Amino acid sequence: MGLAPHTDSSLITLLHQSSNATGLQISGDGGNLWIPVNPIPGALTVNVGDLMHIATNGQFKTALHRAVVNRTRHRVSMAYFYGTPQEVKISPPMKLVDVDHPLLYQPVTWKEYLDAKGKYFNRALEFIKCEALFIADRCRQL
Ligand SMILES: O=C(O)CCC(=O)C(=O)O
Ligand SMILES: [Fe+2]
Repeated sequence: MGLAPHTDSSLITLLHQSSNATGLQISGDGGNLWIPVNPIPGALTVNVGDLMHIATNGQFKTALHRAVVNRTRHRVSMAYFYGTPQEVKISPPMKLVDVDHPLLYQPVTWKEYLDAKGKYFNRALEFIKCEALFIADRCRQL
């Protein structure tokens, strides 16, 4: 099964890929260039997800990736999405926020973020950005 380009909503994702077929690809430039992440026997792939991006005020960048299929080999992958307890608001520690590094995202729970992801998919991070006029107040209260 292939997967369209996306970022994971998690803090981190632990991914096991079967070692007989390639398929996972990552992009560092918004989807113009795709780099294969080939399986290494006995190793897990660790993806940085959107919650980590929010919790580090954008210092750890969420990883845009996709899975492509091939006609000759079966491929199995297993992902574990590691997140936060339901009621916890995710925001960066204050030492990552100062005049040179203003708060980038409104504090959200994982559930609130998943709701935004369901509505806006790959634009969900943009939707909770502090510079978006309609949420600027929620960022200022901190
Ligand atoms: O199959 C893969 O390698 C990727 C799976 C994935 O990106 C996901 O489940 O979010
Ligand atoms: Fe993924």
